[in-house]
Amino acid sequence: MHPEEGNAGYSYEECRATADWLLAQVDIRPLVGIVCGSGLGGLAEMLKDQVAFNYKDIPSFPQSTVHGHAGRLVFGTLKGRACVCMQGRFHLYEGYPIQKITLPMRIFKLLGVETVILTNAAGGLNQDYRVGDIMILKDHLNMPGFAGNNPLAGLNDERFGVRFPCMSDAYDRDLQQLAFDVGAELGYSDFLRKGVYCVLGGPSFETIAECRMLHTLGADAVGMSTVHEVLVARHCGMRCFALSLITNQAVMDYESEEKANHEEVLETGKLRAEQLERLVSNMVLRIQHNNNNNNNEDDDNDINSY
Ligand SMILES: O=P(O)(O)O[C@@H]1C[C@H](O)[C@@H](CO)O1
Ligand code: HPA
Repeated sequence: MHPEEGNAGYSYEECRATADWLLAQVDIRPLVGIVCGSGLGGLAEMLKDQVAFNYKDIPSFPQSTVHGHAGRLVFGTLKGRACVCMQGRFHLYEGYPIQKITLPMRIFKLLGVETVILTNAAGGLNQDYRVGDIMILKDHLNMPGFAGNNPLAGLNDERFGVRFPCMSDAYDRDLQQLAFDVGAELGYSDFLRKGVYCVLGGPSFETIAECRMLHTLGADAVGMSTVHEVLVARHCGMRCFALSLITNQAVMDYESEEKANHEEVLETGKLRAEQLERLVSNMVLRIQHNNNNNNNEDDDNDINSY
């Protein structure tokens, strides 16, 4: 079999066709792309002058199947900055090929996006973390990747990026610092952390032994997303910033009565939604781009305005 037949990915031309289909229907030219994690879709609701598409209507797009992921691609402005926002993402456990769940990153790139902000819900492994903490990602552990499940596997199209992309700079350090600066101004320092996110395939939550192992390996939080998207976004040269809302404590102790569940994940999302939205929107306001074509006079520069 030719390797191309084993690659469930989309060609450059297919990605271009989807991006052009979108660009033909919206005037907004986003420099920032946002991905909303489980229960964090409220971020998309903040966009002004929205033009929204249901995923089912977008050529080649997968459908959202998970409660808490609305399944809409929303264009609009956040604090005066042009953005595109995935209100709902795709996960490996939904049964899609890994190239399909990361397709939106290549669409972002072809729409003109330069910076991607990814959010997720995650279980806290670090014993100092509390439910409701927001962890800024400084690095990741890619468990599916260790087993050969990487979205960049298959033939490489150099129009997207190089065969062997570097990942030691996956999470932009200036954006990490910006998050801490903005967080401090908002009074969030007490619940802002920096750590390592570990992705697993899901959908089952982790066993106690698995949580202990991941913690020993250096992970501070565990989840089921984000890393695949970062690999594809970095491959095609977009800057990445990611944060995890710690929605539950990973169970590390055989005496514990705690049981991880999706309802708790969504509930914690609701409790921290407003702070998370303020943090992201104020970061968007301050991100510098080479092509800052969207400074407008209506900029809402008040850090506390919502
Ligand atoms: O899309 P994210 O990573 O926020 O979703 C997390 C992982 C699972 O999809 C789900 C578990 O509750 O939330
Ligand atoms: N494990 C994996 N994914 C998650 C968790 C968790 O504890 N919480 C939210 N997403």
